[in-house]
Amino acid sequence: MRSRIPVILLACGSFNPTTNMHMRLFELARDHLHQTGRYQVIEGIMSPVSDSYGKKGLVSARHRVAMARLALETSDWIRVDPWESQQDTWTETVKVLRHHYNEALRTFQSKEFTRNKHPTESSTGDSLSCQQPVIPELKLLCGADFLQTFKTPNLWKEEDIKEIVGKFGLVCISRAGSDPSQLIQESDLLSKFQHNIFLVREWIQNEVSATQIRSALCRGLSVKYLIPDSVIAYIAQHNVYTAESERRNQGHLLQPLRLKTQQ
Ligand SMILES: Nc1ncnc2c1ncn2[C@@H]1O[C@H](COP(=O)(O)OP(=O)(O)OP(=O)(O)O)[C@@H](O)[C@H]1O
Ligand SMILES: NC(=O)c1ccc[n+]([C@@H]2O[C@H](COP(=O)(O)O)[C@@H](O)[C@H]2O)c1
Ligand SMILES: [Zn+2]
Repeated sequence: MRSRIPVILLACGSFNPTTNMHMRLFELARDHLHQTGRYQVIEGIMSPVSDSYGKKGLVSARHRVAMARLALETSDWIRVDPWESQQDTWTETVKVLRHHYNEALRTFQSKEFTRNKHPTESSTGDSLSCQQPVIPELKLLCGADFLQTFKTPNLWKEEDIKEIVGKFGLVCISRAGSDPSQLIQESDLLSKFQHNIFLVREWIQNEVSATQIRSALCRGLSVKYLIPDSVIAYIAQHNVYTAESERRNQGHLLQPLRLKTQQ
């Protein structure tokens, strides 16, 4: 029997704050990949963008990472990784993918080293099996609105998109207002790598967005059952979202667009 390819899912975004839907993206993607019969999802990574991304209302990464950590406390396979948020400048998504892919390879190689050195102590118990271990793959996980931004002029470099869909692969969850199939058909590049783009349909519609959560919070309205209770408590304790935090970066260009205009 052919072994399944281990997959790590990486979601990049603001996570301002983490919503229940952000976590559902991972569950939906994992089910979908497992249903293909070819993949075994071994880990999910949420990577909050750094403060220098410059998006309106973006609160400090310290808070966004802390909230993601609280939200993911109940997951046994998804974790938040602060690496991207700790970089001095905004990091292109393809570089975030390269970083996590290198990390995954390093972990894989050190496990292999231990397995070969102590074959009888193998934790998987398959030390005597002649099956070769399969190198893990890393795929970018996003919502359909994220995929749509590939079309926004000057936001993405063509070579980055090519590497993301060509080398890594993409799992895209449906979202009202975006038609990922049409987007793929309209793009020669995306069509070429269609085999590496997994479109997942969420039948249980859930249109929660972080912006709506922040608006409700600023008006003193309840967001219970839309984001975890632990995140609600953190927001209240640290007074994270205020009229002032919503004005942050107002009128600023996003860093990828700023970089493009500087060129
Ligand atoms: N309801 C949703 N359905 C599908 N994808 C979603 C949904 N909410 C967020 N995502 C995806 O989660 C990732 C992170 O998104 P982001 O942090 O921008 O959250 P958001 O809810 O879209 O926030 P905002 O309203 O501030 O844009 C993106 O890939 C985005 O497409
Ligand atoms: N050229 C690029 O690599 C590029 C451009 C725009 C956004 N992004 C990323 O996409 C994500 C978008 O997040 P938001 O949907 O919260 O704006 C962020 O992680 C951001 O860094 C990457
Ligand atoms: Zn968004």
